[in-house]
Amino acid sequence: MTFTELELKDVILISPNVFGDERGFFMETYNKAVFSKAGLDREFVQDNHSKSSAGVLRGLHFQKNPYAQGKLVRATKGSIWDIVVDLRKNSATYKKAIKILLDDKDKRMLYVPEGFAHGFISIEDCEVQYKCTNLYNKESEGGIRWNDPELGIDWGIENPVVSTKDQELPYLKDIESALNF
Ligand SMILES: Cc1cn([C@H]2C[C@H](O)[C@@H](COP(=O)(O)OP(=O)(O)O[C@H]3O[C@H](C)C(=O)[C@H](O)[C@H]3O)O2)c(=O)[nH]c1=O
Repeated sequence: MTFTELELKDVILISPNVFGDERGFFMETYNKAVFSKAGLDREFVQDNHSKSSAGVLRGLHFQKNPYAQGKLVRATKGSIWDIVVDLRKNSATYKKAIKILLDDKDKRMLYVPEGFAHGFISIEDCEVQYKCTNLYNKESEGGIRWNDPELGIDWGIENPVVSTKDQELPYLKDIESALNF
């Protein structure tokens, strides 16, 4: 299992050891000792699983403190462009967004710490599973409009399918003063 920090500090791309044989494959998707040795000594308290058709866009979401969530994200079926936006005001990469391909072939995982907005778009029909470091708290839900011109994210797919709730998310400029990551 290898851990690589990406251009957004503390965002970690994880490549698991995949053991293939004539039956299929086996891989560890989380190992407390291995993660801790790599500096990812986090406790996950909730596991999520969503299914999306090709072209579906979920995000950009975060939970406000004290319910901010770190997430360990992977695509267990199909492929996604995973998008992460740094919302930590003191970060050198504040407001910077990055796009990472996650799919069921490379089986890479992405650790997104608290203080980031997260979303993904389905390149093909997909299922995404992700562990969280904090529990869901509906009252703490926050988000940013997927096509916020200030972020200028290239989602890679035209005319995505976006929920009404996500279509109505605010622009970053309208919530920036309230951010406290
Ligand atoms: C997130 C969540 C949702 N729900 C309920 C609330 C709604 O009735 C239903 C669908 O929720 P929502 O439309 O917010 O699901 P997504 O659009 O996939 O939201 C997720 O999308 C992006 C990619 C994320 O990173 C977040 O983990 C999460 O916000 O599940 C729960 O019961 N528990 C939960 O933890």
